[in-house]
Amino acid sequence: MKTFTDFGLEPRVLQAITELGFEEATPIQSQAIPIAIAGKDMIGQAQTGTGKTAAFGLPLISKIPREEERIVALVMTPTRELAIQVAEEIGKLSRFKGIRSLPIYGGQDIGRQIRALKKKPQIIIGTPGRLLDHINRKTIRLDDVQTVVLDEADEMLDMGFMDDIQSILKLVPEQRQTMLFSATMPPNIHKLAQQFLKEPEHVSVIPKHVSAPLIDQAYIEVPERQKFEALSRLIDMESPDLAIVFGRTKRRVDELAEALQKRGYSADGLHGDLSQHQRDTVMRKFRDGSIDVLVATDVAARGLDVSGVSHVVNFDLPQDPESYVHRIGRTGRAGKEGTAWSFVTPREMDHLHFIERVTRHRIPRKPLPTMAEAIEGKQRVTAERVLEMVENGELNEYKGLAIQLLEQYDSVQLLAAAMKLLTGDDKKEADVHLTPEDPIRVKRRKPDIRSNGRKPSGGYGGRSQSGGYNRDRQGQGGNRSGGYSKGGYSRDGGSSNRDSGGYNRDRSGSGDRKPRTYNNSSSDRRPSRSSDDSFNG
Ligand SMILES: Nc1ncnc2c1ncn2[C@@H]1O[C@H](COP(=O)(O)OP(=O)(O)OP(=O)(O)O)[C@@H](O)[C@H]1O
Ligand SMILES: [Mg+2]
Repeated sequence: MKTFTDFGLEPRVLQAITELGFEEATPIQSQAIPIAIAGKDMIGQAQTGTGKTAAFGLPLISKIPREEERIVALVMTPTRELAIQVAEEIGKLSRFKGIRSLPIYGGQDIGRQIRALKKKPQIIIGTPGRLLDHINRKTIRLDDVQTVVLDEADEMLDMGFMDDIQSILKLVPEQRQTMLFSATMPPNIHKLAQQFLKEPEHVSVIPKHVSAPLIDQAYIEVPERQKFEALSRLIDMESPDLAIVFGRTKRRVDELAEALQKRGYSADGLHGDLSQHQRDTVMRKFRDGSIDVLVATDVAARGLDVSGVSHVVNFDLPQDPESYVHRIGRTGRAGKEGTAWSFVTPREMDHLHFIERVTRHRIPRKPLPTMAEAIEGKQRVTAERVLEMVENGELNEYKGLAIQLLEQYDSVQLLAAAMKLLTGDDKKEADVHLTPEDPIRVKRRKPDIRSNGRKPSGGYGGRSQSGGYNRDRQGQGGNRSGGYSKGGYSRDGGSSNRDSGGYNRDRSGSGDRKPRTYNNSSSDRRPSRSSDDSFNG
């Protein structure tokens, strides 16, 4: 395991790394940083949540002189929220060195971006649509760019950004370094690599053995009509710290978020038809814990890094195996454990098997929690909250009333009523409506979606049994994450990620994905872009 001092990074950069609590480099960082510093082109693949951002960010920061006044590095991301997040992370890593980075994305006032550009950022992190807009307005020039990074490269292709990326890269000098990063590398990435990369190094982090998965995956077979009940029971039973629930369409997300709210859960929805302001608000609330359940389309599937996400639920199965991998990868990040459940209707079992084949990971079946389990789970949590209040709460103001009530009523009866209120069981009867979704059908496609030029091995089913990451949790030195040293790694509750306002990276609004056709490589542009609000510039 390498430490960051092995890479010859400047002291000021090392200081930032220490400040963030990173002790050891993750495997992708160990492998990718030297290649990136050497200026070579690269295709970097490693599992979700294993620090790919810093893997390309640190070399950028370390190479750029502080006095530089031109845009010398360009990072492209498929979604606005990811652009914002990557900019934040680069900002933190370059804090002491004083490198200027700027996110450029649709939905934000362009005048504000133009003013920010006058401060001469050296690194631009942007979504393709808005970048092109600035290029056309001549508010961004790419003549001096030396390094280009495509984060979530496969997703950008899938979203139909190929033409935009092409137009943008034409304006970047040929003598440049180009790097692609993603947890998944489906076959179409070849085309992109051939066109834009020169003799790229392939870096792919494959586990030797994974003794225990960090993401505990399971599926629950449940008829469409019973999904909501199943979700409520799961949440009640497990009481997640933070959960992301993925729905297939924007309508689904709206209805589901509303239904959850009616039943007393603290939930909100995120999809591309919301205004950027609404998206920012929802993400901020989720990051600071004022909502516990984020209901989202695939807008939230890629790159989202929210600490404390303990559970992911696929309320609807995703169409693509890649999407499955990225969705569940919103939990179990940075060495933490997580749980991922998928609801599968009886007619979708084939599709589930398809996902299993492609990700090379068998997803075990789990029974639907019973009503009794759900109730027990909920009551347990309520009891814990009450007991904590007994131990730590300021209760004096309530004691008078308590004594009065106890004189008139039975104590068990009283406490039971209070707990019922706390549990939110009084809302259990609220009527909810969900429009049924059609089952997903299997698309024909070769089972192996890796195409990084290496022999397939291990698949990439999250950090699962087959996962692509060497994480021996019981491993040596008690470092159970096998790649992260967690000592001092604490970002929850801290000032870092949360509360940073305006974090939210929707995949530019196109959360409602059209099913992909796998046997069609000639068309990169999907027809569904009209609803995609980030393209409005
Ligand atoms: N060496 C490290 N030690 C500890 N934490 C780290 C280290 N490197 C990165 N992290 C943290 O791990 C989290 C996940 O990193 P990041 O978002 O870069 O993952 P990723 O590989 O890009 O995942 P995804 O495929 O989902 O985009 C972040 O919060 C990041 O700050
Ligand atoms: Mg990432």
